[in-house]
Amino acid sequence: MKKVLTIAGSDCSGGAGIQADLKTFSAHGVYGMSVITAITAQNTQGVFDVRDLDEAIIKAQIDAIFTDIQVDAVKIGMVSQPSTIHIIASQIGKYHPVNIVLDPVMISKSGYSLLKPEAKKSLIEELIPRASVITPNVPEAEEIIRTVTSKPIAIKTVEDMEKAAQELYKLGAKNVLLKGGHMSGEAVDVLYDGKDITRFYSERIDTKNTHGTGCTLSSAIASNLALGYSIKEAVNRAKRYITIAIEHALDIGKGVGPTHHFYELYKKGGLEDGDIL
Ligand SMILES: Nc1ncnc2c1ncn2[C@@H]1O[C@H](COP(=O)(O)OP(=O)(O)O)[C@@H](O)[C@H]1O
Ligand SMILES: Cc1ncc(COP(=O)(O)OP(=O)(O)O)c(N)n1
Repeated sequence: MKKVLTIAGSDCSGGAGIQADLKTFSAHGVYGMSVITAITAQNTQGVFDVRDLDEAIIKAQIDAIFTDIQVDAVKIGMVSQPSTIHIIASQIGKYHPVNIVLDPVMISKSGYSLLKPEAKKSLIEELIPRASVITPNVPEAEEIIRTVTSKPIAIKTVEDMEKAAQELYKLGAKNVLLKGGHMSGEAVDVLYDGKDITRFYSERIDTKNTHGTGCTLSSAIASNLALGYSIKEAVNRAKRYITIAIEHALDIGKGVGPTHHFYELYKKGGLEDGDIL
């Protein structure tokens, strides 16, 4: 069985972060493991408090996994602060995992900052260059480009997304997937691999329940890379998975409900057993 690790924050309400990642791994038939970077108190209505774990325990978790178990892919999500980023980057340098999917989580849908302003530079310089693929949403892409170029940028069309993906590629990740969840019209994601631009389309599902979409997509990509798919096919399959997970999103809580994960949905997306086990 393929083994996939998430390095991310905990969402006690189960919609995003570590919890969404592990549910996504299970639905893909891969074995999930977790390194927790931070504990958030959040629900469908917002993020109320955060405790970042110290670098010693983050290091110890990563050592515990890599000294014992072969890891086929790593997904990195909420990394909060410079010390968390330094230790993750240093541990990646030590263990050289294949297939690193970096979701540069900055601000939750409810508007809470999950990355400290002083950590932006470390994220860009220490983690992005080590990633097999980065998966920013539109506000994150704008913020990263603004930080690097010191120029304002507004991504408004799919063509703007393509230009932004090419700009982000210069930061050293092997692939850039710019997600279009925050745009209007069809939900179009753009992949740039340094050579080709590929668009991944889906209809825009009319729902308020999109908590954890970014976490789910990046974990689905990590699962598919672990299973041996090329980056284009891994993104294609992950896009089908997230679309179904949003279509079946749960109206749990009083706010933005979570995406839904279970194996039957995975099969419904044409992602059959035979492909994954
Ligand atoms: N309403 C929607 N209908 C269909 N796909 C969506 C919708 N909202 C987001 N997506 C898809 O979900 C994935 C995550 O995108 P996005 O919501 O932009 O990420 P994030 O959670 O990081 O803000 C992307 O594949 C995006 O196209
Ligand atoms: C612990 C934690 N990590 C990441 C996020 C952001 O997740 P995302 O998938 O982008 O979902 P939304 O916050 O945008 O709904 C999070 N909220 N918590």
